[in-house]
Amino acid sequence: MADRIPEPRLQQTIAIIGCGDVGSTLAYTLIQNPICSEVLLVDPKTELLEAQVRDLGDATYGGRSATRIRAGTHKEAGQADIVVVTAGAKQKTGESRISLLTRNLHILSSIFTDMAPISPHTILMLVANPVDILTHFARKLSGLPESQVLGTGTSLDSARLKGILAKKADVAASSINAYVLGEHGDSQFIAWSSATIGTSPFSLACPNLLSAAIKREVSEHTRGAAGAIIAAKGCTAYGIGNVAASLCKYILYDSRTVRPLSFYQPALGCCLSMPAVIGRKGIVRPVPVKLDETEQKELEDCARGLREVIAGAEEEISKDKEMEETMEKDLVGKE
Ligand SMILES: NC(=O)C1=CN([C@@H]2O[C@H](COP(=O)(O)OP(=O)(O)OC[C@H]3O[C@@H](n4cnc5c(N)ncnc54)[C@H](O)[C@@H]3O)[C@@H](O)[C@H]2O)C=CC1
Ligand SMILES: CC(=O)C(=O)O
Repeated sequence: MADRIPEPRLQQTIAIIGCGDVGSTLAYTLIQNPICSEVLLVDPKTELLEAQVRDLGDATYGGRSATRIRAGTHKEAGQADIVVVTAGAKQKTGESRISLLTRNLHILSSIFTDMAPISPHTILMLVANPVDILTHFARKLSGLPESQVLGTGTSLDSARLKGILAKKADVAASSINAYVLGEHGDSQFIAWSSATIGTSPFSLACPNLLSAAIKREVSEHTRGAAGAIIAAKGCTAYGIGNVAASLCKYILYDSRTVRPLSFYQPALGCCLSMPAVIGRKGIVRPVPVKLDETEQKELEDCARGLREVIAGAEEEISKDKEMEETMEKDLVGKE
């Protein structure tokens, strides 16, 4: 097959904050399927950053990719068309995503200080965990319009769901339409009542998959996927790399694709995943989904849990501020 260089979008930059396992895998995916002219990597570990840029750069010189890759600063990243935040601690075996909150909220806050002033046109995509809570705080920290701040949310969980359902129903994953909704975390739930194979509801196309035992097995598989992969290899990277790269493409191409994404839900008072149309301006509009009684309760329980975590984090932030102010006053008093 002739080496064709796919045309990247003219002069569009995707900045990736954090070039560890997830950031570098996303960068590699963007090089392999060029959609932008430049990928900018930012990481305070300068040796790692330079090495990632060199290694990824080597993957672009064979003539197959027209996307340039370079190291940049947070300030430069703040002017990119899309900023993807992968910076932060990751779970160790047995740890929950929520346990990363304090560490990753500090990192997130410092990233916005370093990026300021952020371009008013930037689309901000959160990947670092706990992604729904970080998306919630990123809205405030970035000052960007609500529609321009989104988290990858349950897009990855939904891909995992399609994978297991495809095997069980013996059809291609692309023929399954089913979403995991709510938190990218333990309180996530599957919207079984709206799942289809082609255009046929599961109750018609494969009623056997709706038995309590299968539903339990599938939801345990989907909820437990990250933990199982992390226990064996220390991280997950390919799945999220592909998900985040696809979302970048939907944004730059203004493709108006429907995905389950984490964004602010006014009726629930937090960010969590619900279906939305995604395009050049970020979240173009939410897509209403009909939930049955059980799913509606799962959604409300999930939102309540997230709101509690947000309230706890806000309390910590205000205590930290009070302590800082007291220390400043003490210092002034001693001068
Ligand atoms: N939302 C999702 O579906 C997924 C989320 N994740 C999350 O993504 C995050 C990253 O995971 P990995 O790449 O495996 O971790 P990693 O430890 O390999 O890389 C994180 C990188 O962030 C960098 N970093 C720290 N502070 C920074 C700052 N202020 N600015 C720029 N970079 C900074 C670190 O130096 C490090 O290189 C974790 O929170 C993980 O839980 C991982 C997989 C899927
Ligand atoms: C780590 C993580 O959040 C995931 O793979 O789902």
